[in-house]
Amino acid sequence: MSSKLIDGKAASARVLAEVAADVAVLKGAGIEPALAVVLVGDDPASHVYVRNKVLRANEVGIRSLEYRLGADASAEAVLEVVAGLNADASVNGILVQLPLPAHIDETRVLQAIDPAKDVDGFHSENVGGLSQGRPVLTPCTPAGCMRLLRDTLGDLSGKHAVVVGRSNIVGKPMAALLLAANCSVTVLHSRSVKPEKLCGQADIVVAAVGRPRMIGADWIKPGAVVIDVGINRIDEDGRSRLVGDVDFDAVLPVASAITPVPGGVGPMTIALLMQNTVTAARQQHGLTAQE
Ligand SMILES: Nc1nc(=O)c2c([nH]1)NC[C@@H]1CN(c3ccc(C(=O)N[C@@H](CCC(=O)O)C(=O)O)cc3)C=[N+]21
Repeated sequence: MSSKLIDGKAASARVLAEVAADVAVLKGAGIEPALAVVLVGDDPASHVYVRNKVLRANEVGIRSLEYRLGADASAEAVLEVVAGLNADASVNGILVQLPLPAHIDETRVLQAIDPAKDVDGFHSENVGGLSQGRPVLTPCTPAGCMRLLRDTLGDLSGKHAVVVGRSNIVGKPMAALLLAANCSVTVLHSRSVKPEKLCGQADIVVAAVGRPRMIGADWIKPGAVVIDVGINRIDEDGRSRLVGDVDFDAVLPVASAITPVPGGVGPMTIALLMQNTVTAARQQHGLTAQE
């Protein structure tokens, strides 16, 4: 049964090794890729994520800069940090950790990031480019899911993919990437009628709804490949644990392959962030993928 597990930690280690080799080549050409992470407020989960990003960056030789602002920081203060990073030619990638405190307009901040340094792929210039099939910086979580799917299935052409969830950060870009890979794509959401019936036709299921164990065995066609993006912290049997949007124990016997939580999509998200930072650095120096 364990061969059914899609090991996101191992896959992310492979991506990070490729990135480290690319960084070494860039350093040989006198370029040190740099990633700036902006964290506003004191959400404990965000602090853990940012610390992990900085650790991974340092492991692959990417210089990291951290900017921390208090929970009561004004939108103008955040925009000022972003403007400074846009103007700094030694900074190749900018990531503003989400969610921002409620009083700050997220769209306004994300749109202020130079699209060439937008390693999250959230600026409308990059969102539009993804939908048009232009080679742009692509959101890290969906890009990580695509890498896991290609490692598992190879060519995805003609597969029926169902994406559960329609967020701007996962569901929508995921659907765009699957379409670009020649899948037939269905996107399900809270208003979908009999979603389990539609999902039950899928060769590939990507779950990104943020509801613990919502997707049970009755949603999954035997032999489907299941990618679980959900990271939900729940209290169970008196202790706190992480579970996905998929009922892992129930779906494991039905699927041909499935990602665990933790150890699935999460580590890939960070690995793809490092890859995007190297891509951004190359493009800013006028280099192609081979140089
Ligand atoms: N601008 C922005 N970009 C992001 O990419 C972004 C963000 N904001 N805000 C928060 C979410 C969440 N996110 C995760 C990254 C890695 C893990 C990860 O590595 N998880 C591990 C461990 C989880 C744990 O133990 O807490 C795992 O799933 O195995 C999880 C979640 C990136 N996000």
